[in-house]
Amino acid sequence: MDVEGLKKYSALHPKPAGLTLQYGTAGFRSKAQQLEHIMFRMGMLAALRSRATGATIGVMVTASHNPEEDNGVKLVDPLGEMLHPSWEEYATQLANAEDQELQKIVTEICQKAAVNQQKDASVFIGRDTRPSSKELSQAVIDGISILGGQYYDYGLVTTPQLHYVVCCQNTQGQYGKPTLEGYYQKLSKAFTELIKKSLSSGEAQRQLKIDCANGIGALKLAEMETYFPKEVQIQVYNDGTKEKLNHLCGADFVKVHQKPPKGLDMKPNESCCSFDGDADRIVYYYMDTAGHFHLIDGDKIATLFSIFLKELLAKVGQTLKMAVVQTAYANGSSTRYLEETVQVPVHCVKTGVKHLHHKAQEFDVGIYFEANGHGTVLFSKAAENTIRQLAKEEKDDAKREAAKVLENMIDLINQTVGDAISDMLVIEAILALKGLTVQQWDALYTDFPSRLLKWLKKKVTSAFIISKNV
Ligand SMILES: CC(=O)N[C@H]1[C@@H](OP(=O)(O)O)O[C@H](CO)[C@@H](O)[C@@H]1O
Repeated sequence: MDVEGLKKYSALHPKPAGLTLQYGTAGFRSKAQQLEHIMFRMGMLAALRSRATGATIGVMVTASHNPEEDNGVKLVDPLGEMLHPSWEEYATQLANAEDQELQKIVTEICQKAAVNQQKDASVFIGRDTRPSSKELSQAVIDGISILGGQYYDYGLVTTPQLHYVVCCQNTQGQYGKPTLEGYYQKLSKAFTELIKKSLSSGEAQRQLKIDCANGIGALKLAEMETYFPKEVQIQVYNDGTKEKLNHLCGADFVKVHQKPPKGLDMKPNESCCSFDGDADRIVYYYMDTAGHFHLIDGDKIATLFSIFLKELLAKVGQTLKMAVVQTAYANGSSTRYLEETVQVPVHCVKTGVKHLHHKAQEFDVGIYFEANGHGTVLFSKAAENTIRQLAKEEKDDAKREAAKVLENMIDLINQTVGDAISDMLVIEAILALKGLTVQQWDALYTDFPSRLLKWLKKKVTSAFIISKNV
């Protein structure tokens, strides 16, 4: 370790006296001006993690749905998952060490986590559109460099795009090309294949209004536009040219306030959706002819995916284990509908994508969504291989066609993390293929506030006990 260099650089990114920050659900998050030392140190941690795993690690500078003045950092593990929980403790230790203790803490982490300091380290970096993000990502670069690591700075990307390129890099291209062009090509190819099937059956053009929370999603959708089939028309709102990031708009605002975002003129029955600040969440909504607002959140997205995938799996005739993973914030009506009507097992885990992701990995097809709109579908390697083989070799036409649709779904879903762009394309493809409007999708079941339902259940149960005792 370059001890003198470490002293010099840590003085450039000093830790404010007395400041202690905790690793949160998805990394560190705070006011941007409190984070320079955190970024420097997370650059160092990423280099150590890279040496420990022998793989490329990702560092995303973003505070997602938080106000523009905040910032934060998310670390991406080799296969595009969130940082392994066993390293969260090291992250907190390094983040809160006093400047003069840094060398000692790095040595301790290397000992505890068996990091060979002689090995190469490689880190991919990305950032959102916050004014503070550029400077903070420079601090990440300094942290990587001081420990002798190599880096590639992807600049402005969505969080899921950074997860994608990290996964591509560590799977030697099996997952796709580790470039933004590779991402656009992979998704648009799969989407075009899927949508072609519905368009040839006479389905009308698809139109969608997208609120990009004044964030990175708008830039990336603009880059992707040339890749879209012309039958799909998207209109982008809140592109960040006029207003502040996440201000009165974005997926979190729409979900929490149950109303449309500022700046999106919604006409009755039009299909609309909102991304969050780093484009890893999505919610849909529409207004009925009476002017009432209807939200279609992560619970209903999981339901749509489940119905569609269950039908396809039945058509290909494979006994693949499918399940849905939710958190305690899920609406009870969605859980009941999934279990009783769709007949798919549902599991409940703690909030935070890492918990949902790890549970979903236990199944051949694991669908996970938080009610806030963060989610994706994971296909096990074995399930993916079976499906790809059936799509190529199956003699029965109906089975082969169903396998081909599933194969495109696998390519379209960003299996590393919830991805607003990928989820939006999956939703549009399913609605087109099933000939469903957003209103019909919304009408699958009626939302019933979970807390009210639990309260009612308690009342009924206690009334039953009392009447039995009488
Ligand atoms: C990647 C991740 O873990 N994201 C977390 C995090 O969301 P962001 O969209 O990253 O702000 O905070 C949410 C609220 O606690 C939690 O629901 C979600 O799982």
